[in-house]
Amino acid sequence: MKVTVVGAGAVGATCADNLVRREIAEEVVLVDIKEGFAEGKALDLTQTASLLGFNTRITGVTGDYAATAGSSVCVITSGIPRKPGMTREELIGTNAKIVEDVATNLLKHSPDAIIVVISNPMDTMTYLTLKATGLPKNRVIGMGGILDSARFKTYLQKALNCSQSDLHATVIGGHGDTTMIPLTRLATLNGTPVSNFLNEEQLKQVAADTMVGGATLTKLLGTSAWYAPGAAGAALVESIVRDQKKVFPCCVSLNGEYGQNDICLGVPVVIGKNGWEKIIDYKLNENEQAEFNKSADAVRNMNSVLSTL
Ligand SMILES: NC(=O)C1=CN([C@@H]2O[C@H](COP(=O)(O)OP(=O)(O)OC[C@H]3O[C@@H](n4cnc5c(N)ncnc54)[C@H](O)[C@@H]3O)[C@@H](O)[C@H]2O)C=CC1
Ligand SMILES: O=C([O-])CC(=O)C(=O)O
Repeated sequence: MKVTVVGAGAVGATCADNLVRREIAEEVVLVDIKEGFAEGKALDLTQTASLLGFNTRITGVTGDYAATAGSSVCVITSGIPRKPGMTREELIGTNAKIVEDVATNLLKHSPDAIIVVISNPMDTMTYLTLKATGLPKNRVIGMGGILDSARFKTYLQKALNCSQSDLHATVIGGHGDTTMIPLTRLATLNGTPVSNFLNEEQLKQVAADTMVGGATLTKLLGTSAWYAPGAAGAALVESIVRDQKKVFPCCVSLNGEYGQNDICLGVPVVIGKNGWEKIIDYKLNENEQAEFNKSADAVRNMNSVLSTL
């Protein structure tokens, strides 16, 4: 299958790197607006083929969407990242226009594509993509919760001194410093609740660290993260391309599920060849549902900014 990644910057190139080295796609097209940038990244990645042993073809283009024609999945990472001290939400003014233009251009050449939105503020960019393209809801998927859950597992691993692959832990809600909800009650180590091993205070600390996971990295790096975001984007694409039916927390359009309407927000979904195929009901308790509603209010506020831009 052919996969396009728009934005050949830190996240887009890392996502493409994962897609090619693990042969998730047969062909990857990288697109950027900066002259020669995507071509350069694609050439550099191509030169890893004999070293890493893959056959995926990768090409790079500057704004030439004809080269993306017939893509099964398109990943949008174009836009600006935040700097230390900023929130993701502050990026809306620049990124909304970029994401809308890119999504429209992609669909002209790949009308059947599934769109994965990574650019921030991701929940609002996903909502914008859905509204601007008029695509069936199952074909628009925002990536944030997969990354946040990976960070949740990282902090749990540190607290438990265990292997991350023995952990199941999910973050739902918005992909914002204050809107994400690490579900500590449902996190398990080999099927056993982590609350059997960690006290309330430790669990609170893990959740707090998870929520500011992106901000912590932004402070350390001077710009936001790319290894885990790129890998998370590729994991999502893999489940689509290989029809794996993995359950991932993703930002999708809610129509009554989890008590919300007319919003895109992170919930557990089955990801397969049709995009997101089913929402899984985790049966939140009263506190968790209240947090989810609060998160939805904040994201809805951000969505309302779109009409003022
Ligand atoms: N949803 C998530 O979990 C995550 C989201 N992000 C977001 O992803 C976005 C990209 O981050 P980075 O890769 O670090 O930034 P970056 O600055 O390294 O790369 C962005 C690229 O987009 C390109 N671009 C800008 N406008 C474009 C257009 N109209 N068409 C094509 N390309 C265009 C730029 O030239 C640049 O190369 C940011 O908005 C960031 O906040 C980053 C990490 C995780
Ligand atoms: O923190 C940021 O701005 C980028 C991002 O969404 C993340 O790494 O979670």
